[in-house]
Amino acid sequence: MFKIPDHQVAGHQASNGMMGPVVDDSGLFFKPLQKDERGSKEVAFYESLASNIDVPDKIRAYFPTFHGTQLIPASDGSGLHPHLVLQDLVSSYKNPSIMDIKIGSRTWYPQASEEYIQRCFKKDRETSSLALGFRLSGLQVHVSKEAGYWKPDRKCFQNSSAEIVKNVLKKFVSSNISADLDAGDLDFDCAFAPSVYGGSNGILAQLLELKSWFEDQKFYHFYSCSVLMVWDKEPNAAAAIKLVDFAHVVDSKCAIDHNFLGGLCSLIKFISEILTNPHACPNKPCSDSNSNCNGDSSDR
Ligand SMILES: Nc1ncnc2c1ncn2[C@@H]1O[C@H](COP(=O)(O)OP(=O)(O)OP(=O)(O)O)[C@@H](O)[C@H]1O
Ligand SMILES: O=P(O)(O)O[C@@H]1[C@H](O)[C@H](O)[C@@H](OP(=O)(O)O)[C@H](OP(=O)(O)O)[C@H]1O
Repeated sequence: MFKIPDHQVAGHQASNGMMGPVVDDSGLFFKPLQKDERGSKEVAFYESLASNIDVPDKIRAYFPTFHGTQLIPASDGSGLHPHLVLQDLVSSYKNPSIMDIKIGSRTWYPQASEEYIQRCFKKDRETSSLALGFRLSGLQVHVSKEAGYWKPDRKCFQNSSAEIVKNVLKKFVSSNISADLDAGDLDFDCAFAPSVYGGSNGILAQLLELKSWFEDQKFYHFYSCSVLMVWDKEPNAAAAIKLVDFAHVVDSKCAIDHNFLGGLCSLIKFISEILTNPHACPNKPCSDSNSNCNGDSSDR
């Protein structure tokens, strides 16, 4: 009944005896409550959101539907464990291309321990978070039925320059791609950019709608939260953005979430530039020769 998700691109994953999310065949995603306060904080956030009548429905739709918590067998075989029961955001897609983008130049929350802050701060500095206001946390791009997915090592792009980040965002919506990043000299055609990023219901329009809420909302500050972008070449499969990972959401203390808003604006600028001028930026292969950026292209 429960199985390891076919399409998880970041975060803690169920493998090698580690506990991770599982899905069922009815469209539910079960995320194990994480250690320390993380799990209870994420539950508290979903409960707060569910009872917050001031969050407009159109904004609520950017969050996975929450169905409470449930004790189910943990994926690592350790027995029953409480899980968040969430809408599976990708179950309606046949061959989803997915990108998890961790938003904010700063991923640590104010009340965190000094040790945690230092760890996050180091990672924010070493990745693109500090410079760009977001980092690519994980991704997969459907190449073709035969080639499967391009799913690069998720550590590979986290410290990327603006140029490489833009290139990955272009590859995400291109038809002339291979599963091999070394084909990076190729000028990605961005063939799907108008239908995926553009249009009145496309990803840019959704990001702008979310941004307008963040310009006002003073309920929550979202640290270390991700925007998940999903699309599929199948007809009638709408491109969507969703928010995931609320283990570090804190009370706003009546202040705008400038950290999240700034990251969102930066991502919006990247996507807008690709739409306006898809061939403006020179393509560069991953510059880190120590990284395995080729990913695996298996159809999982
Ligand atoms: N509701 C969902 N439906 C489908 N897939 C999901 C859902 N929530 C999360 N995922 C998948 O799981 C990944 C990790 O999710 P999430 O960030 O919530 O996990 P995490 O273990 O808390 O991450 P981190 O290690 O960054 O704290 C996402 O990138 C996405 O691929
Ligand atoms: O804040 P927490 O609960 O400690 O969780 C970590 C946090 O979400 C980091 O942002 C994440 O790094 P990424 O940006 O690389 O996803 C890291 O993954 P890691 O353990 O794989 O480094 C998580 O363990």
